[in-house]
Amino acid sequence: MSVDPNLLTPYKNTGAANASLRQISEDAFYVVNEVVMKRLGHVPILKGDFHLLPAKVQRFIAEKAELMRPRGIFICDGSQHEADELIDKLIERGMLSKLEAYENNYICRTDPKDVARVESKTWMVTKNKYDTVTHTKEGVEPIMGHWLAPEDLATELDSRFPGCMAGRIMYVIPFSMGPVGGPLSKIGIQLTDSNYVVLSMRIMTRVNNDVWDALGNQDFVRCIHSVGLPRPVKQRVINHWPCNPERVLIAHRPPEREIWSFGSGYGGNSLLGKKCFALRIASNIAKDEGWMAEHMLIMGVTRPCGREHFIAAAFPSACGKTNLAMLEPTLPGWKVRCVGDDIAWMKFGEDGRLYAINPEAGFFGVAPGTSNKTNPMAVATFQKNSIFTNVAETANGEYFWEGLEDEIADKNVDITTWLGEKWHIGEPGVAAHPNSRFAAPANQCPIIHPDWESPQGVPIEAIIFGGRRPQGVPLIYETNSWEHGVFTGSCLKSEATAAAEFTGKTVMHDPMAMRPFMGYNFGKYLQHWLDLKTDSRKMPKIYHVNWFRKDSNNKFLWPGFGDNIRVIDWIIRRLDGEQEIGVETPIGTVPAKGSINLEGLGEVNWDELMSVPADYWKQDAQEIRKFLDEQVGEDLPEPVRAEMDAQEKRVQTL
Ligand SMILES: Nc1nc2c(ncn2[C@@H]2O[C@H](COP(=O)(O)OP(=O)(O)OP(=O)(O)O)[C@@H](O)[C@H]2O)c(=O)[nH]1
Ligand SMILES: O=C([O-])CC(=O)C(=O)O
Ligand SMILES: [Mn+2]
Repeated sequence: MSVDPNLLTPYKNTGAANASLRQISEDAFYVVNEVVMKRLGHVPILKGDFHLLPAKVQRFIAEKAELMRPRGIFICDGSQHEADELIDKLIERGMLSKLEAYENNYICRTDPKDVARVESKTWMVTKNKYDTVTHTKEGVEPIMGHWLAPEDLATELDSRFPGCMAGRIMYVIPFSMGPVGGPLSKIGIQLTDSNYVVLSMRIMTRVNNDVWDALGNQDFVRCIHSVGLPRPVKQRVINHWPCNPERVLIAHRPPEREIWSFGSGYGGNSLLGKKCFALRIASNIAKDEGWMAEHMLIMGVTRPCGREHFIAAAFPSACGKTNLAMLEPTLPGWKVRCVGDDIAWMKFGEDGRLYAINPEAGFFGVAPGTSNKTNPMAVATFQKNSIFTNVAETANGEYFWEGLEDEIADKNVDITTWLGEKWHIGEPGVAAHPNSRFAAPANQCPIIHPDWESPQGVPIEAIIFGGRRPQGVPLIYETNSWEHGVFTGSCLKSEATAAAEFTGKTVMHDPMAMRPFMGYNFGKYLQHWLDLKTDSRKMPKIYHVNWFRKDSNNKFLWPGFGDNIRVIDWIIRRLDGEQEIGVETPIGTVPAKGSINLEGLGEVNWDELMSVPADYWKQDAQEIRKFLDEQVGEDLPEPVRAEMDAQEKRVQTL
């Protein structure tokens, strides 16, 4: 069965006439409602009342059901009862198993080919190529955003989606990013044939019937996801985890606020509220509406004097956002409370301050390295109602991963690795996949901020950039101005991590920690940042941190984790106007010797930790120029270019 293009708006009606087409068919819908119902006729509604849904939603569901041909439609209400039923079913099928040591915790193993985001198969679809990518130098592939032409998208979708849900149930997930109905919140509807996705979306976003009321007649972000393995399945399904790694496609249509994801069940590719919506699509909406959608944690830091400051920080994937957001201060009298650990939506308020909300409702955190020593608050958060993916399991029904060796009660316990193999601590190989994850409800975090669901958000005073920089980059520096901060963010780099498909320890560019999540032309994105500055606004100060500098023995120079509060302390004192604690350098202001509180720490090699090595930065200046010239070219905003020129000059004086 094919979709009648005169009546509906299937994906083929992309590009040029899109907006008007949608409008026409929107009106036409009321006429064709009956036709749609008839076409839907053979697909039973297994749960929920289709007729009570807003007309737009009915059309969306009908149109996509007709395309993907599921055996039934299940409209989710997000309730615990619903989740329990799904969990029982998945346990029976063998896809989930209960971790008996906890309350309502489950573990699941994916097909080992489906373990991370796939940047190379992630596309932005716009009519004009340069709405998506920058004018890169000839022969240079853009690394920020991959563009796909609407016609090519149609071809790609045509070869994947028709009939892709055959024999499976299509779940309809209404969800809100941000508190339901809040002024900064947005609504999405995800269609999926993965129950794992249903269960995870329930943790990561707000899924409930209030979303329908809040939606009313407004528009919503259309999210279409399929594991891409219709029944009867021809190939062997590994670990009861259906997926189609060879055919993965994650495509976004920003003008239409629509996302198509095929072939992967892994979180970053399949929980479409997260990276696809809250960053790639939302950054487009944010540009249009004058706000920001960023890959940032949000934390509230209370000093011993009782004053609280809110800070947002952008680090690339697997570079420490969750850890910083839940930091347990090693300095007495300090308190950190978490607002969000991955994504911030921020908008300037009437009072000129920048307000941030966490659009998510849960944490999708990196498991390895998370322990009571490094991140006790995360550990406390996932003691119940959580889903663990690609971690290992002990014979005692506990989760296990690298970093828990010292905390596990029985050091000789039999462990089943993420690959299903028997294993013991000390044996070669790893127990958990390096990108194994926990999904846990944010409200279970013992230090979740009381205002974390405040619809207006919390006022941000500082923005921190950072990455894994084994060499050359000091622990902390303050940028000279908003413009210099934007330039510094555009130079962000980090060692590759397991969160995407890259291997090895190469230092890669990850401007603003957004390389994998850029929703539109990166030059225009930088311009958008610059444009946000006005005289009446109190611009946050911008900092750069590096917890990952190493010495000649390849050892971290800084203890990190809870001790990062010492760096936050310095930042806040700078915000307070303490001039004498800073020393100007060509890249920004670093701490004056002794101005970071190191009390109670072992030996710290201050000079090595804080140095701004001449050779390194001279070379970096050249490399940055090459990068921005090649990758951003004529799209690079003039003020950013001016900052680059000025920094290069200053660095020559080192
Ligand atoms: N050495 C050191 N390692 C850290 C520090 N903070 C975090 N890590 C490690 O970095 C890894 C990733 O940390 P996360 O906090 O999960 O990173 P993230 O930025 O939230 O990652 P995504 O969820 O992928 O966006 C973990 O293995 C942590 O143990 C630190 O201050 N020092
Ligand atoms: O998107 C994901 O898969 C997980 C995540 O938070 C990131 O990679 O930044
Ligand atoms: Mn992240």
